[in-house]
Amino acid sequence: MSCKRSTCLMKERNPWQTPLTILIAVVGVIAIVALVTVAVLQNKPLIPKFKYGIVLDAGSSHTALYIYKWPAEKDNNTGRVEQTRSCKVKGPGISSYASDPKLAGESLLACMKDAERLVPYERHEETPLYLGATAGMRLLNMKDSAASDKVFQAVSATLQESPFSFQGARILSGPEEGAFGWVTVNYLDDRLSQGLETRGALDLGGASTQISFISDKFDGSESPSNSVSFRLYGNDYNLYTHSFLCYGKDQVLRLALAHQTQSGPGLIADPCFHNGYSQPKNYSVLYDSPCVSSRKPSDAPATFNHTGKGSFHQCQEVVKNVFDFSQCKYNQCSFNGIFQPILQGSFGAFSAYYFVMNFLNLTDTSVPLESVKEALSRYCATPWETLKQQHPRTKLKYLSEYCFSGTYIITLLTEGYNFTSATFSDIKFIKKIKESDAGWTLVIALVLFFIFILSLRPLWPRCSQKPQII
Ligand SMILES: Nc1ccn([C@@H]2O[C@H](COP(=O)(O)OP(=O)(O)OP(=O)(O)O)[C@@H](O)[C@H]2O)c(=O)n1
Ligand SMILES: [Ca+2]
Repeated sequence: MSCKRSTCLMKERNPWQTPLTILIAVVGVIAIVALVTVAVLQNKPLIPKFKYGIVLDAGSSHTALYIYKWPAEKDNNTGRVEQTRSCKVKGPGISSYASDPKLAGESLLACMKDAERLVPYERHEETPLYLGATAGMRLLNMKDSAASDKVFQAVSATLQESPFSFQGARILSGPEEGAFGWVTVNYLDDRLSQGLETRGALDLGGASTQISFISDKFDGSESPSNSVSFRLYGNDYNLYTHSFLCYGKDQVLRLALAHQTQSGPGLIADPCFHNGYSQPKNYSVLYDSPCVSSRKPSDAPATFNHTGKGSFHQCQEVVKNVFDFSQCKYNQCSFNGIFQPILQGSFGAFSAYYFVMNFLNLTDTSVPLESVKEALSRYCATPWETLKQQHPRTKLKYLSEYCFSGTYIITLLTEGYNFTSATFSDIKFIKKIKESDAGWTLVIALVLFFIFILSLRPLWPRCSQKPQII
């Protein structure tokens, strides 16, 4: 080569400085920085976006666990509480474990394990957990308060051992159950936050039933025990509510059977059950409830054969007997001398109202009431064998009782509460609103956990003794 050394150096290209290698180096550095960033972030626990609360609904027929969530950053006021999951506890309600209370606690374990999986681990310790019991435990408490205390001790011991923050377990009063069901329905429909006209709530359980609605004519003075006042989102509400203990559908079935077994017969032909249905039943089991125990015929045999004759009209006559319309000291009553203002507005009917009417395909209330009764009449007249073939997967106990339950629902609504052919369409049979089940549990989440419906606190007096929720 004939060039000077300096010129040669300039012209010779450094192999490490080609555009390609520079590009590779830059990309490499970016990749390393990205990897380090990801590694650092992964070591940091991610803060879950939601907070959680768990409420157990210990009903007379079964217990269900509901998990609620709300945005963590809107903890104090405006965030929306919604149901994220639910779990149905296997077996009967906790009041059925009176003779072996330990089993009441154990029955909750599977759903509690589910809850541990479903609530993010980082939130376990701070997630409040509450158990509210309804009419089954009210009845057990009336019958044997020591047994009811033991059931509460057993379920509390199980819940205390969970990783969640156990807040307590107790029986809800009838007015609480009614009012909380009403708040849930109207909260989920956004009627409260927007100050819209509210919707009444009809809840039918196994052992009690609740009716709650706002009436312009009701200020509470005529029957203070049916009045619940509170302020929500700047609006004052004076709610009419009544809970009829013993008028859930399982207890009313006992009342109807008690009516038909007054003379202690060995056989009854029950119009509320299907033709061809026949089951031996035990007198002491039937009358083992404070709702009927005083009526047990003294000279009854041990068992009776419960057979069906499938007649809606005769069944309605039997069911009417469970209501007492003979006395009312107010301007107007529903039944059993209980004050009820004139019905007003639309109503959401949930729990067993929905289970039964949904099974019977009768949730469409735009269908005239007379047609609903005709459909029910055809259903009740279906022979038991045909019905079993048509519904091979339905639990036989449920299947055998839908004629009775449908008849009770129609009779309660029309004869009991005074819905008419004209107002029947004001009722909507509902299970869920948005993703949350209709029922009283959501309000426990609001009152206990969410700290913003302070005006409902007076309804929940014992809560004020708990420092963590004031
Ligand atoms: N698919 C279903 C599920 C339940 N049921 C009936 O519905 C009633 C239970 O309704 P629910 O609202 O769950 O009552 P509980 O909450 O257990 O009772 P309560 O509120 O009176 O304590 C029971 O009679 C049960 O047999 C039904 O007919 N069909
Ligand atoms: Ca219930």
